[in-house]
Amino acid sequence: MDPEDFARLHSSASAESASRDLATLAALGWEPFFARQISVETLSDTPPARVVAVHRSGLQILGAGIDAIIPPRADATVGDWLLLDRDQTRASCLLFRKSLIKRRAPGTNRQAQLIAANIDTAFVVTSCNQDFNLARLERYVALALEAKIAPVIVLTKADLVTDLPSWIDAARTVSDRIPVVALDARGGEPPEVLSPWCKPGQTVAFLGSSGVGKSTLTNALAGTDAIATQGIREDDAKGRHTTTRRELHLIPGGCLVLDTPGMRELQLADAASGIAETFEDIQTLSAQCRFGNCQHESEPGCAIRDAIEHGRIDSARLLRWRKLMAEDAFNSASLAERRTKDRAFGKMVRRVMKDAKSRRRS
Ligand SMILES: Nc1nc2c(ncn2[C@@H]2O[C@H](COP(=O)(O)OP(=O)(O)OP(=O)(O)O)[C@@H](O)[C@H]2O)c(=O)[nH]1
Ligand SMILES: [Zn+2]
Repeated sequence: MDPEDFARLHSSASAESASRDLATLAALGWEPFFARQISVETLSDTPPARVVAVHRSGLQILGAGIDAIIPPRADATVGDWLLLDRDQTRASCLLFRKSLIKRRAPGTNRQAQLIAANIDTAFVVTSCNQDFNLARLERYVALALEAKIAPVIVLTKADLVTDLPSWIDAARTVSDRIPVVALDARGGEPPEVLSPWCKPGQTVAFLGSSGVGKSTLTNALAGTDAIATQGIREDDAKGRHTTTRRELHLIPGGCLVLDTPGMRELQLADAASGIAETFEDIQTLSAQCRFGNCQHESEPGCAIRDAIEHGRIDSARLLRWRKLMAEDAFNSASLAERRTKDRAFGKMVRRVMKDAKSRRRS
């Protein structure tokens, strides 16, 4: 459904409240991509709401005139858009996502967990000091691209170095298609420097290691230091009060910032296309190698070795590409193995049930 239809629908009732509703939804990130998924009738019956936090007890949602906690759904995560049922007590439908970050669960359980949906921009944050690491930047960028999120590299602590251009140049080697910005996260710079990506209704997330300035940047965007430290109280399974971080911050008059601790330990899995996009230079060259299965080691006619010899590609970058491919292959294989095991287990259960049934009959 077009946004115009949406406005027209409401104009019969009250033009003023309709445009207010639309403005509220737009501020929460509602856009034609979501509106197109539903009809006018559906929208009037089942209003949309966005998941701003996931608690054990339920999903915290916001919409036009909606601020509620509804029962949890395993298939929904923070950032998702839901349609509520008629009495607005639960979700009747989950809308298709523009982007999705998943991760391999930590520990031995390797199942994919949903981390966040519908993020527009991922700020990949590192600082101009020992945290700066090309392999880490490439990995976060690949992850963002795999999730269909536009990455932007943000270098913080620019105030602490004298040779800033060399840090920026180094970050640019990750990909010539990804913007790189540098700033002092503590002063007045962040809202200005990040403004192209932080327009109202845009959803952004900060990825990066501990201490690089993600909270400082969030606070700078919000114009207050209350947000990143703000917690929400909820009862845990044993009835104790625990404080979790509110996950999607709606910055008044600005964007939405996702803050979830789970983003820090992200591993690559099923990220082949994100890696290929990040290392587009190597990917393109490898298509020119004489052998389709070239390992880029000692084969004749290897376009990558040739590019390295002629200084067009850094051999360290080739090595990092290999490592990321290996990590992805390892993690993806583990997921695949688990799926196979799950299927085998399912078959076994069905066989046992069938046997039990036939025994009961006989
Ligand atoms: N000089 C300088 N210090 C900064 C800058 N950005 C952050 N800091 C300082 O670095 C420290 C860590 O910043 P945080 O914003 O807490 O880092 P974080 O990424 O949120 O860290 P975690 O919450 O552990 O993930 C704080 O003392 C900040 O004041 C910067 O651009 N320049
Ligand atoms: Zn080759």
